[in-house]
Amino acid sequence: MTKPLTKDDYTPGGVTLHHDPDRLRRVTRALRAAGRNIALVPTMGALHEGHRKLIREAHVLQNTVVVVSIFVNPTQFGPNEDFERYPRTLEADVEVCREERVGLVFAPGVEDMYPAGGQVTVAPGPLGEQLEGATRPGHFAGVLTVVAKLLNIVQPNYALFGEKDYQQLTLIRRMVRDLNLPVDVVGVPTVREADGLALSSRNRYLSEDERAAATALSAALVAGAHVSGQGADAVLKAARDTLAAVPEVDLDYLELRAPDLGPAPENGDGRLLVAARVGTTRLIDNAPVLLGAGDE
Ligand SMILES: Nc1ncnc2c1ncn2[C@@H]1O[C@H](COP(=O)(O)OP(=O)(O)OP(=O)(O)O)[C@@H](O)[C@H]1O
Ligand SMILES: CC(C)(CO)[C@@H](O)C(=O)[O-]
Ligand code: BAL
Repeated sequence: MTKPLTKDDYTPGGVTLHHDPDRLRRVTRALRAAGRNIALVPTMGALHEGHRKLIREAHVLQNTVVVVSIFVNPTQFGPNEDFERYPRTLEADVEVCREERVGLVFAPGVEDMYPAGGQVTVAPGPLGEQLEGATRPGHFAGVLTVVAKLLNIVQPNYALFGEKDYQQLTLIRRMVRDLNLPVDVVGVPTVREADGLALSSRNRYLSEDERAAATALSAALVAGAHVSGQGADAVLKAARDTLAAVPEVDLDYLELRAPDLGPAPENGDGRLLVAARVGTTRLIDNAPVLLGAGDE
Protein backbone atom coordinates (compact mmCIF):
# COMPACT_ATOMS: atom_id res chain seq x y z
CA MET A 1 0.00 0.00 0.00
CA THR A 2 1.13 3.55 -0.76
CA LYS A 3 1.68 5.57 2.45
CA PRO A 4 -0.33 8.83 2.45
CA LEU A 5 1.76 11.91 1.67
CA THR A 6 2.40 14.56 4.30
CA LYS A 7 3.17 18.27 3.81
CA ASP A 8 6.87 17.42 4.23
CA ASP A 9 6.65 15.21 1.14
CA TYR A 10 4.67 17.51 -1.14
CA THR A 11 2.72 20.73 -0.67
CA PRO A 12 0.27 21.64 -3.45
CA GLY A 13 1.11 25.16 -4.66
CA GLY A 14 4.57 25.11 -3.03
CA VAL A 15 8.00 23.67 -3.78
CA THR A 16 9.44 20.81 -1.68
CA LEU A 17 13.15 20.04 -1.66
CA HIS A 18 14.17 16.38 -1.53
CA HIS A 19 17.63 14.82 -1.21
CA ASP A 20 16.79 11.15 -0.66
CA PRO A 21 16.09 9.07 -3.82
CA ASP A 22 13.89 6.46 -2.07
CA ARG A 23 11.73 9.07 -0.42
CA LEU A 24 11.28 11.02 -3.66
CA ARG A 25 10.32 7.83 -5.49
CA ARG A 26 7.64 7.20 -2.85
CA VAL A 27 6.30 10.74 -3.35
CA THR A 28 6.14 10.62 -7.16
CA ARG A 29 4.55 7.16 -6.98
CA ALA A 30 1.83 8.46 -4.66
CA LEU A 31 1.23 11.47 -6.94
CA ARG A 32 0.85 9.17 -9.95
CA ALA A 33 -1.48 6.93 -7.97
CA ALA A 34 -3.55 10.08 -7.26
CA GLY A 35 -3.88 10.62 -11.02
CA ARG A 36 -1.16 13.23 -11.62
CA ASN A 37 1.37 13.11 -14.46
CA ILE A 38 5.02 13.64 -13.52
CA ALA A 39 7.31 15.73 -15.74
CA LEU A 40 11.04 15.59 -14.98
CA VAL A 41 13.45 18.39 -15.92
CA PRO A 42 17.01 17.15 -15.23
CA THR A 43 19.57 19.93 -14.69
CA MET A 44 22.95 20.62 -13.14
CA GLY A 45 21.58 23.80 -11.49
CA ALA A 46 22.67 27.44 -11.89
CA LEU A 47 19.25 27.84 -13.44
CA HIS A 48 18.72 30.37 -16.26
CA GLU A 49 16.06 31.25 -18.84
CA GLY A 50 16.81 28.05 -20.80
CA HIS A 51 15.89 25.97 -17.76
CA ARG A 52 12.83 28.16 -17.13
CA LYS A 53 11.70 27.41 -20.67
CA LEU A 54 11.98 23.64 -20.03
CA ILE A 55 9.90 24.05 -16.86
CA ARG A 56 7.27 26.13 -18.69
CA GLU A 57 7.02 23.51 -21.44
CA ALA A 58 6.57 20.87 -18.72
CA HIS A 59 3.59 22.83 -17.37
CA VAL A 60 2.02 22.81 -20.85
CA LEU A 61 1.72 19.02 -20.57
CA GLN A 62 -1.59 17.90 -19.06
CA ASN A 63 -2.13 17.66 -15.31
CA THR A 64 1.58 17.55 -14.42
CA VAL A 65 3.57 17.94 -11.26
CA VAL A 66 6.97 19.27 -12.38
CA VAL A 67 10.09 17.78 -10.79
CA VAL A 68 13.43 19.56 -11.33
CA SER A 69 16.56 17.61 -10.48
CA ILE A 70 19.70 19.54 -9.61
CA PHE A 71 22.83 17.42 -9.58
CA VAL A 72 26.32 18.19 -10.83
CA ASN A 73 27.07 14.67 -11.98
CA PRO A 74 30.76 13.81 -11.44
CA THR A 75 30.75 10.83 -13.82
CA GLN A 76 30.18 12.99 -16.92
CA PHE A 77 33.20 15.23 -16.26
CA GLY A 78 36.70 14.31 -17.40
CA PRO A 79 39.68 14.73 -15.03
CA ASN A 80 40.67 18.07 -16.61
CA GLU A 81 37.18 19.51 -16.82
CA ASP A 82 35.31 21.98 -14.61
CA PHE A 83 33.53 19.67 -12.11
CA GLU A 84 34.97 21.51 -9.06
CA ARG A 85 34.45 24.94 -10.56
CA TYR A 86 30.92 24.30 -11.87
CA PRO A 87 28.51 26.85 -10.28
CA ARG A 88 26.46 25.52 -7.35
CA THR A 89 23.64 27.91 -6.42
CA LEU A 90 21.00 25.71 -4.76
CA GLU A 91 19.24 28.43 -2.77
CA ALA A 92 18.74 30.68 -5.80
CA ASP A 93 17.74 27.65 -7.89
CA VAL A 94 15.00 26.65 -5.44
CA GLU A 95 13.74 30.25 -5.63
CA VAL A 96 13.59 30.01 -9.45
CA CYS A 97 11.68 26.75 -9.06
CA ARG A 98 9.23 28.40 -6.65
CA GLU A 99 8.65 31.22 -9.18
CA GLU A 100 8.07 28.66 -11.93
CA ARG A 101 5.58 26.61 -9.85
CA VAL A 102 7.80 23.53 -9.68
CA GLY A 103 6.33 21.02 -7.20
CA LEU A 104 9.44 19.01 -6.29
CA VAL A 105 13.16 19.76 -6.43
CA PHE A 106 15.47 16.77 -6.18
CA ALA A 107 18.99 17.76 -5.12
CA PRO A 108 20.82 14.58 -4.08
CA GLY A 109 24.38 14.45 -2.84
CA VAL A 110 27.01 12.47 -4.77
CA GLU A 111 26.79 9.72 -2.11
CA ASP A 112 22.98 9.52 -2.59
CA MET A 113 23.36 8.92 -6.32
CA TYR A 114 26.53 6.82 -6.20
CA PRO A 115 26.69 4.74 -3.01
CA ALA A 116 29.90 2.71 -2.89
CA GLY A 117 29.97 -0.46 -4.92
CA GLY A 118 28.13 0.63 -8.08
CA GLN A 119 29.50 -1.11 -11.19
CA VAL A 120 26.84 -1.15 -13.92
CA THR A 121 26.64 1.75 -16.41
CA VAL A 122 24.84 2.53 -19.66
CA ALA A 123 26.96 2.21 -22.84
CA PRO A 124 26.01 4.92 -25.37
CA GLY A 125 27.19 3.02 -28.48
CA PRO A 126 29.17 4.54 -31.40
CA LEU A 127 27.49 7.97 -31.37
CA GLY A 128 28.78 8.41 -27.82
CA GLU A 129 32.34 8.54 -29.16
CA GLN A 130 31.71 11.17 -31.82
CA LEU A 131 31.38 14.98 -31.68
CA GLU A 132 31.27 15.81 -27.93
CA GLY A 133 32.31 12.26 -27.10
CA ALA A 134 35.53 12.57 -29.12
CA THR A 135 36.71 15.47 -26.95
CA ARG A 136 35.06 14.26 -23.73
CA PRO A 137 35.74 10.50 -23.54
CA GLY A 138 33.27 8.76 -21.21
CA HIS A 139 31.04 11.84 -21.05
CA PHE A 140 27.94 10.21 -22.51
CA ALA A 141 28.27 7.02 -20.47
CA GLY A 142 28.15 9.35 -17.45
CA VAL A 143 25.19 11.32 -18.82
CA LEU A 144 23.13 8.27 -19.85
CA THR A 145 23.83 6.45 -16.61
CA VAL A 146 22.74 9.37 -14.43
CA VAL A 147 19.69 10.08 -16.63
CA ALA A 148 18.67 6.40 -16.43
CA LYS A 149 19.02 6.59 -12.64
CA LEU A 150 16.98 9.81 -12.45
CA LEU A 151 14.26 8.27 -14.63
CA ASN A 152 14.16 5.21 -12.38
CA ILE A 153 14.01 7.31 -9.22
CA VAL A 154 11.35 9.77 -10.40
CA GLN A 155 9.51 7.45 -12.83
CA PRO A 156 8.13 10.39 -14.80
CA ASN A 157 5.61 10.28 -17.66
CA TYR A 158 7.66 12.97 -19.44
CA ALA A 159 11.30 14.05 -19.37
CA LEU A 160 12.33 17.36 -20.96
CA PHE A 161 15.74 18.19 -22.41
CA GLY A 162 17.10 21.18 -24.35
CA GLU A 163 18.17 21.08 -27.99
CA LYS A 164 21.19 23.16 -26.92
CA ASP A 165 22.76 19.81 -25.94
CA TYR A 166 21.57 18.20 -29.17
CA GLN A 167 23.78 15.10 -29.08
CA GLN A 168 22.75 14.49 -25.47
CA LEU A 169 19.06 14.75 -26.46
CA THR A 170 19.63 12.39 -29.40
CA LEU A 171 21.40 9.81 -27.23
CA ILE A 172 18.73 10.01 -24.52
CA ARG A 173 16.05 9.37 -27.17
CA ARG A 174 18.09 6.36 -28.35
CA MET A 175 18.51 5.01 -24.84
CA VAL A 176 14.77 5.30 -24.20
CA ARG A 177 14.07 3.48 -27.47
CA ASP A 178 16.81 0.84 -27.22
CA LEU A 179 16.15 0.03 -23.55
CA ASN A 180 12.31 0.34 -23.77
CA LEU A 181 12.18 2.94 -21.02
CA PRO A 182 8.59 3.97 -20.24
CA VAL A 183 8.90 7.75 -20.64
CA ASP A 184 8.11 10.35 -23.33
CA VAL A 185 11.17 12.47 -24.13
CA VAL A 186 10.33 16.08 -25.02
CA GLY A 187 12.97 18.24 -26.77
CA VAL A 188 12.86 22.01 -26.25
CA PRO A 189 14.36 24.55 -28.71
CA THR A 190 17.39 26.56 -27.59
CA VAL A 191 16.81 29.83 -25.72
CA ARG A 192 19.23 32.56 -26.86
CA GLU A 193 20.45 35.98 -25.76
CA ALA A 194 19.36 38.88 -27.98
CA ASP A 195 22.69 38.67 -29.88
CA GLY A 196 22.25 34.94 -30.57
CA LEU A 197 24.47 33.37 -27.89
CA ALA A 198 22.82 30.19 -26.56
CA LEU A 199 22.16 30.49 -22.83
CA SER A 200 24.43 28.21 -20.83
CA SER A 201 25.49 28.03 -17.20
CA ARG A 202 29.08 28.16 -18.44
CA ASN A 203 28.59 31.60 -20.07
CA ARG A 204 29.29 33.08 -16.64
CA TYR A 205 32.93 31.97 -17.00
CA LEU A 206 33.39 34.37 -19.97
CA SER A 207 35.19 37.73 -19.66
CA GLU A 208 33.62 40.71 -21.43
CA ASP A 209 35.84 40.24 -24.51
CA GLU A 210 35.24 36.49 -24.56
CA ARG A 211 31.50 37.05 -24.23
CA ALA A 212 31.62 39.26 -27.36
CA ALA A 213 33.71 36.67 -29.25
CA ALA A 214 31.35 33.84 -28.24
CA THR A 215 28.60 35.21 -30.49
CA ALA A 216 30.67 33.80 -33.40
CA LEU A 217 29.22 30.31 -32.70
CA SER A 218 25.59 31.25 -33.29
CA ALA A 219 26.62 33.66 -36.08
CA ALA A 220 28.36 30.74 -37.85
CA LEU A 221 25.18 28.64 -37.63
CA VAL A 222 23.13 31.50 -39.08
CA ALA A 223 25.68 32.02 -41.87
CA GLY A 224 25.59 28.30 -42.70
CA ALA A 225 21.79 28.10 -42.64
CA HIS A 226 21.62 31.17 -44.90
CA VAL A 227 23.32 29.31 -47.80
CA SER A 228 21.81 25.90 -47.12
CA GLY A 229 20.13 25.83 -50.54
CA GLN A 230 23.62 25.58 -52.08
CA GLY A 231 24.39 22.34 -50.25
CA ALA A 232 26.70 20.98 -47.57
CA ASP A 233 30.03 22.43 -48.82
CA ALA A 234 28.62 25.95 -48.95
CA VAL A 235 27.11 25.61 -45.48
CA LEU A 236 30.37 24.42 -43.93
CA LYS A 237 32.45 27.09 -45.71
CA ALA A 238 30.17 29.94 -44.65
CA ALA A 239 30.14 28.74 -41.05
CA ARG A 240 33.90 28.10 -40.98
CA ASP A 241 34.69 31.55 -42.45
CA THR A 242 32.54 33.21 -39.78
CA LEU A 243 34.38 31.37 -37.01
CA ALA A 244 37.81 32.01 -38.53
CA ALA A 245 37.16 35.77 -38.51
CA VAL A 246 37.18 35.75 -34.68
CA PRO A 247 40.67 34.81 -33.45
CA GLU A 248 39.56 34.27 -29.81
CA VAL A 249 37.49 31.29 -30.98
CA ASP A 250 39.45 28.03 -30.95
CA LEU A 251 37.32 25.63 -33.01
CA ASP A 252 36.92 22.05 -31.77
CA TYR A 253 34.49 20.77 -34.41
CA LEU A 254 32.05 22.03 -37.00
CA GLU A 255 29.97 19.23 -38.48
CA LEU A 256 26.92 18.79 -40.63
CA ARG A 257 24.85 15.72 -39.81
CA ALA A 258 21.35 14.27 -40.29
CA PRO A 259 18.79 15.13 -37.56
CA ASP A 260 19.52 11.75 -35.88
CA LEU A 261 23.26 12.61 -36.14
CA GLY A 262 23.90 10.00 -38.85
CA PRO A 263 25.55 11.19 -42.12
CA ALA A 264 24.02 14.38 -43.58
CA PRO A 265 21.73 13.91 -46.58
CA GLU A 266 22.44 15.83 -49.82
CA ASN A 267 18.96 17.27 -49.73
CA GLY A 268 16.56 17.73 -46.87
CA ASP A 269 16.89 18.19 -43.13
CA GLY A 270 20.31 18.44 -41.56
CA ARG A 271 21.80 19.59 -38.28
CA LEU A 272 24.84 21.88 -38.08
CA LEU A 273 26.82 21.46 -34.84
CA VAL A 274 29.71 23.48 -33.46
CA ALA A 275 31.96 23.32 -30.41
CA ALA A 276 34.74 25.75 -29.58
CA ARG A 277 36.84 27.08 -26.75
CA VAL A 278 36.68 30.78 -25.99
CA GLY A 279 39.48 31.39 -23.50
CA THR A 280 39.23 28.43 -21.14
CA THR A 281 35.48 28.00 -21.62
CA ARG A 282 34.14 25.30 -23.92
CA LEU A 283 30.87 26.19 -25.63
CA ILE A 284 28.56 24.23 -27.93
CA ASP A 285 25.69 25.19 -30.23
CA ASN A 286 23.68 23.73 -33.11
CA ALA A 287 20.87 24.58 -35.51
CA PRO A 288 18.65 22.88 -38.09
CA VAL A 289 19.47 23.47 -41.78
CA LEU A 290 17.39 22.56 -44.84
CA LEU A 291 19.95 21.32 -47.39
CA GLY A 292 19.73 21.75 -51.13
CA ALA A 293 16.30 23.30 -51.23
CA GLY A 294 17.62 24.95 -54.39
CA ASP A 295 16.53 28.55 -53.93
CA GLU A 296 19.95 30.11 -53.28
N1 LIG B 1 19.80 27.79 -23.79
C1 LIG B 1 19.09 26.70 -23.52
N2 LIG B 1 17.90 26.50 -24.15
C2 LIG B 1 17.17 25.38 -23.90
N3 LIG B 1 17.56 24.40 -23.05
C3 LIG B 1 18.73 24.55 -22.42
C4 LIG B 1 19.56 25.70 -22.62
N4 LIG B 1 20.66 25.56 -21.86
C5 LIG B 1 20.55 24.39 -21.23
N5 LIG B 1 19.39 23.78 -21.56
C6 LIG B 1 18.95 22.46 -21.13
O1 LIG B 1 18.80 22.43 -19.73
C7 LIG B 1 19.06 21.11 -19.27
C8 LIG B 1 20.04 21.17 -18.15
O2 LIG B 1 21.28 21.66 -18.67
P1 LIG B 1 22.44 22.19 -17.76
O3 LIG B 1 21.98 22.30 -16.37
O4 LIG B 1 23.68 21.44 -18.07
O5 LIG B 1 22.58 23.69 -18.26
P2 LIG B 1 23.56 24.29 -19.29
O6 LIG B 1 23.29 25.74 -19.34
O7 LIG B 1 23.51 23.45 -20.52
O8 LIG B 1 24.93 24.13 -18.58
P3 LIG B 1 26.31 23.91 -19.26
O9 LIG B 1 26.99 25.19 -19.12
O10 LIG B 1 26.79 22.79 -18.41
O11 LIG B 1 26.15 23.50 -20.68
C9 LIG B 1 19.58 20.31 -20.48
O12 LIG B 1 18.50 19.57 -21.02
C10 LIG B 1 19.99 21.41 -21.42
O13 LIG B 1 19.96 21.03 -22.78
C1 LIG C 1 21.07 15.78 -18.43
C2 LIG C 1 22.03 16.16 -17.31
C3 LIG C 1 21.25 16.83 -16.16
C4 LIG C 1 22.66 14.86 -16.77
O1 LIG C 1 23.55 15.15 -15.75
C5 LIG C 1 23.13 17.10 -17.82
O2 LIG C 1 23.93 16.47 -18.77
C6 LIG C 1 22.62 18.42 -18.31
O3 LIG C 1 22.40 19.27 -17.43
O4 LIG C 1 22.43 18.62 -19.52
N1 BAL D 1 24.86 20.63 -20.41
C1 BAL D 1 25.56 19.36 -20.64
C2 BAL D 1 26.26 18.91 -19.45
C3 BAL D 1 27.74 18.97 -19.54
O1 BAL D 1 28.29 19.79 -20.31
O2 BAL D 1 28.41 18.23 -18.82
